Amino acid sequence: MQGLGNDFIIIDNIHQTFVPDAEQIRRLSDRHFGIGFDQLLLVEKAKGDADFRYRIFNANGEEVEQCGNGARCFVRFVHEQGLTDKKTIQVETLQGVITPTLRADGEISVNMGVPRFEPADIPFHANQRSLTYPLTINGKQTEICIVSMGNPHAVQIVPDIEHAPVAGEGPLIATHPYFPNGVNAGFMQIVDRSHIKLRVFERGAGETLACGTGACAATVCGILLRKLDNDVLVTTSGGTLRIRWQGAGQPVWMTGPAETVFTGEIKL
Ligand SMILES: N[C@@H](CCC[C@H](N)C(=O)O)C(=O)O
Repeated sequence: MQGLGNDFIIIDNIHQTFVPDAEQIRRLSDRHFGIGFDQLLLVEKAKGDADFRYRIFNANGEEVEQCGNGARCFVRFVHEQGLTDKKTIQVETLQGVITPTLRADGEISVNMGVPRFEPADIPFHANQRSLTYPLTINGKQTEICIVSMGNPHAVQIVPDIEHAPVAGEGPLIATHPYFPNGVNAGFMQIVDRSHIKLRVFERGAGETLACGTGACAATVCGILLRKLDNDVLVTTSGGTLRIRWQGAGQPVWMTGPAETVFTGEIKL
């Protein structure tokens, strides 16, 4: 499946149990010798009161807390596979329950939860909370804004998205020692108060065509920095997402498409 070109394989673990190990995930994610994907998603029975449990693994085999584009694909999948007919579903993730809704127009809106900013929430090495933090990359100081959308994000503002140093700085930020669990590195160009352009070097996957939680994090940063209004169009290399955030203590809403590309069987 794909959501704005951020691509996934999704495994139905309601009717079977297949939890690939890290080595199998890396092999399957290979775009030449495997199927190729940015993340692998498992659809499982909920442990608590929610409708389903949603597990997310990066292409490098590591399990992570949250995935925005994956959440929309998850909804499309459980409907197409006849696993539910509920329009709004409760989905357990490693970082709590998210609530996606399949809309009448076919797009999917997801309540992505309340963003968190304390350095310990990311986690990020800093003694106290600030709006931005200096980070030295390649001997050059960059100002980053940090946000947890369940998963960690470091966002910086760039003048021109085409020439943003995603390939050069992205891997260095993603593995910077100040982020003990790694981080997703976002590069945001502010077009106007309701429109940004965004590229994300994702932890465990590299630059993807779009990152849903990255779009939420960048929008939240822009609003906190008073550069954006509450409703923002986020243009990524794979298409556009709509993000809404009403401010501190409120959840972030993400709306966009999700599409099945093909279905198949894995023989190991
Ligand atoms: N593509 C995703 C995020 C997937 C997880 C991320 N790489 C991480 O390690 O936190 C999205 O759409 O949010």
